[in-house]
Order: sequence, then structure tokens, then C-alpha cells
Amino acid sequence: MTRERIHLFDTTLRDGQQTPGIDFSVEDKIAIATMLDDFGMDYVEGGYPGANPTDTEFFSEKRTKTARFVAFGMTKRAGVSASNDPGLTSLLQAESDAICLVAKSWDFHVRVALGCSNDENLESIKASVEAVVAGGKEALIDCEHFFDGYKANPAYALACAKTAYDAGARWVVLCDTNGGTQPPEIRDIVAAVIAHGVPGANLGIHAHNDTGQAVANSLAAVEAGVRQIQGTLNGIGERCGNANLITLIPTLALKEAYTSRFETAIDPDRLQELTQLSHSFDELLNRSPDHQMPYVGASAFATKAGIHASALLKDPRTYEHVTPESVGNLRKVMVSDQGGKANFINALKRRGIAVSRDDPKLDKLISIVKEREATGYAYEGADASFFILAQRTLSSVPDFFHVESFRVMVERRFDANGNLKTVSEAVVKVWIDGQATMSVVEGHGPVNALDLALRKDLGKYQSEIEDLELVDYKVRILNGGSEAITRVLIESVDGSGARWWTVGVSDNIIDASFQALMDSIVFKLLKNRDQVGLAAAE
Ligand SMILES: CC(=O)SCCNC(=O)CCNC(=O)[C@H](O)C(C)(C)COP(=O)(O)OP(=O)(O)OC[C@H]1O[C@@H](n2cnc3c(N)ncnc32)[C@H](O)[C@@H]1OP(=O)(O)O
Ligand SMILES: CC(=O)C(=O)O
Repeated sequence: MTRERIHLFDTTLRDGQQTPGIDFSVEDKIAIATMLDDFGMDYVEGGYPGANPTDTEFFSEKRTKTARFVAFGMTKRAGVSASNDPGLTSLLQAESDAICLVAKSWDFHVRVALGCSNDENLESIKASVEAVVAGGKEALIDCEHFFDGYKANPAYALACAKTAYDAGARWVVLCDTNGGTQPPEIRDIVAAVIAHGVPGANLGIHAHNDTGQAVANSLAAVEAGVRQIQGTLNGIGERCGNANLITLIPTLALKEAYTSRFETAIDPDRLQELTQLSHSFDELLNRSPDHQMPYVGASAFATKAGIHASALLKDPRTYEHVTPESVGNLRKVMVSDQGGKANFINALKRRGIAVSRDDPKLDKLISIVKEREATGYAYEGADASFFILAQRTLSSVPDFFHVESFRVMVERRFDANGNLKTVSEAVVKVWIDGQATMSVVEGHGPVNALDLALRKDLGKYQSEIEDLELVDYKVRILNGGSEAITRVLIESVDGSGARWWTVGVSDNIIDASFQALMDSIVFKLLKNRDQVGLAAAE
């Protein structure tokens, strides 16, 4: 039986950026767009070029290889032509494959927010879509407040959708902007749009989660005929968030209600990387993963001792709706040697490391990782540190250099002109091939000083690390009070454009940073010798 294609549209970098407390840098956006593209999304919406310097810079080049790269903006203002609308002009100049324009489709909004007539708004929709198509780009229209608009004035909401479609929009996306619509209403209203002449193959759904129904509403829309779902990683987004793609993707891929009828572009083998994708994204946001998130949460396949554990030991299907391995998660209780092994073998394979199931070194690696994670390490977000640990445990890693000692000082003092200054200085003693060198460097803060001192004189390796750059540094305090432990995550990049994350954990932030910096340099040296798996440095 032919299955119909559901197109996945990710708006993590646009609607996700509207989440209170979330603010992406250009570097963050590049890292996230790469993750999404690599995972197999059809569309990656990168933000709103022209709205702020970050998004404008992000759209200075195309950031995806396979996914369609989408710029977001709004329809032209009433009273000006499309070619004279500065917002639309700058959108058309952005480097993107497609443009998604938000359009008002609730007459109340047209009157109150835009202050123009209903017909003027329809003219803006038509002219804007035509301008996008004439500019050689795929046009999408986000019909803002479509469901509320339909309830208030069905004829007008339908006219907005149909105008966009007739003008050439590839996708007309029905938005539940305020997030209050319920699944039966979604089903009925989507059916009305299709009956009005906009085919389901050209319809999308953009659901917000204000009543906890964003995923259910997206699936209800698919049932009713839409073929594009917009959502975000881990469900971030304005107010209560957007439809969670990390929940929708496995539901579409694993649940018979959908698998028999639909397919997405996500390679079924990549589903096992879903937990890692979700957790890596949280690491990037510098926040703890939600333990109860469907499929990928640490508790999603956990059970307490007792009746459940006893049945699980007899057959895991007694308490699991899918296997944890299918989404890269782990079963808890049995501390699952079996589940653990499959998971590690898969993760190592991706990094080019082959290990057999009965190799005792694999058991050793699993127990080291579990012990370390219990003390605060998080390897999901630090692929390069995991790679080094795995290589050290399963085979070996060359002792390129040895740091005998380091010292970091922070001094607040008056300079020669009588200005108060805080100065950070680091001293590092390194041994290479029996020769010791001592480097002393001042930096912008203690971690920067330590980084510069570590990389100032690495003897015969110095020329190899000239293009190594640290582009992100994240600190998380793992438990409060005087017992606090610090986790540091560092993102590095080199001249080839490869990026990797390393981790360090200590009760001392400088020491944690030192561990992550060391892993980054060792990883770079291994990479220069073609000794790292592809997935560890993408
Ligand atoms: C539902 C959604 O999530 S839509 C996406 C919302 N995201 C954002 O707004 C984030 C980025 N936005 C911004 O940085 C700014 O709002 C900008 C740069 C786009 C515009 O800034 P400003 O020109 O200063 O306008 P401001 O933000 O104050 O108000 C929005 C204007 O857009 C108009 N507008 C809103 N939607 C539309 C639309 N679909 N079509 C045409 N005009 C629109 C409003 O009427 C208002 O116009 P006014 O200034 O004449 O009253
Ligand atoms: C466009 C959009 O983000 C919304 O209507 O919610």
C-alpha cells in the first residue's frame, strides 16, 4: 500500500526563539540547523532576517545541505506595493530556499492589529505570495489565528487560505496561534478548508500547546488531511510551546495507526538517535532534560521495583508501549545490560568504533559512563569526550602531551593610570617528548587565560592546533549549596568547519574547564590523524 508523505517543518529557530528565556546566538543557530538538517527534517525555519542582527547574519548564507532553508517574515503592509515594502524586500534578499509569511486570517486581528480593511489584507496576502514566487522561492503562508478566525468569521478565514493558495503558495499553514483549539474542532475546520478548495497536500498545521494538545491537534489535522506538520525540538516555543517534534516523529514512525498510511523523510535507522538529539539540544540550551518527556525522557522507560519490575523481568512488553532501544533510550530497573549494550554498540558504531557484544571492555565502558554520569558528566551533549573515553577504554589514545601543573590567578588591582582592573593570568607546565615548557598568559577571565596558556606552546603539535577555536562555553551548577558540582561544556571548531563538544565536571569550575579544554585539544589531534569517527565531529 502506498503511504502518503508527511512533511516535517521545524521552527525551533524561529518560534522556538520566541520562548521566554531562550536566546540563540548565530553559533547556536548554526549548530542546531546542522543537527536538524542531518537528522532529516524537510524544512528548517531559521528565523526572521531583518528583524535583528543575529537572524540577518544567520541568513547571510544557506545553512542546510538537504533540508529546505526557510526565512520567516510577514505579508506586506497595506497601502504599499510588495516591491516598496522594506520588510518583504529584505526577506527576498535573504539566502533561503523558501519564505514563510505570517498572514492575518482573523477579521478581528485585521481590524485591531493591522488597522486595514479585510479586502486590503487579502490583497496583501496575494501580492506577497506572488512576490515570493516571482523571486524564485517556495512560498508558505502561516495563517495566524486561523482556527479562532474561522470560528468568528468562517468565510473570511477560508478566503485568506484560498487567496494564498491561488496566488501560488506551496503550503497554506493553519495556525492555532493562541493554542486553545481542541482536536475535534481542528478536524472539522481542516475538513472545511479542504472542501473550500485548498487540497490537503498543500495544507500544514502549526499548533501551540496552551491546553496540552499541540501534538494531538497536529495528529488530528493529519487525520483530516493536512500533510505538513510544524513543530519544534522538545516542544519549545512561545508561551507553552509548539507541537513537540520529538514526540511526533516516533509516533508517526512507530504507531500502527500512522505507519500503515504515512511516512516521513526521517531514516528509520536514525530514530535510535532521537534521545541523543533531544538531550543534545537541552545541553545546548543549558537546561536539564525533562525526565518525563514521552519516548526520550529518563523516566520514559523507568519503573520502580515491585509488581511492574517483576513483570518487566518476565517480558518488557508488559509495561512498554515501544522498546526503549527503538528511540535510543534505556530501560531502567533492570539497569538493562541488554538495553545498555545495544545502545552503546549503536552509539560506538556511529563513531566508527566496532565492538562485539561480549567484549568485557564494553561492560567496562558502560560502567564507567554510568558512574561518571552519576557524578555529573553528560555525554549526550559531549560527543568528543565520549569518543575519547571510549577509545581509551576499548583500545588506546596516544599520550600526545602531559600537563604537569597549572595555576590560575585572578587579581583586582589599580593599573598605572589609577584605573581599577581585574586581571586573569594562567601558568601551565607541559611535557612533550621529555621536554618541559612553561607558558604564562593573561586572558579575558580565568578560563580564557587557561585556554590560551594551554595552547600557547604545544611544541611539535603547535602548528596542528592553530586553527582550533573555542566558540561556546556553558556552565551548569548541578546541585545547590556548598556541595555544588560544576559541569562545563565547551564547543570547539576548526578550519575545516567541524565542531565538537567536550565536557568536564568538578567541584571547581577551573578544573572542570581544564578537563573539557584538554579533551578538545586531544580530539583535535586525533582528528588530524583521521582517528575520529565521522559522527563525533560533524
Ligand atoms: C504568531 C507569530 O508568532 S508571528 C511572529 C512574531 N515574531 C516576532 O514578532 C519576532 C520578530 N519581530 C520583530 O522584531 C518586530 O516586530 C519587527 C521587526 C518584525 C517589526 O517591528 P516594527 O516595525 O517596530 O513593528 P512592531 O513590532 O511594533 O509591530 C508590528 C507591526 O507589524 C504589523 N503586522 C503584524 N502582522 C502583520 C502581517 N501579517 N502583515 C502585515 N503587517 C503585519 C502590525 O500591524 C504592526 O504595524 P504598526 O507598527 O503599523 O502598528
Ligand atoms: C505563525 C505562528 O507562529 C503562529 O501563528 O503561532
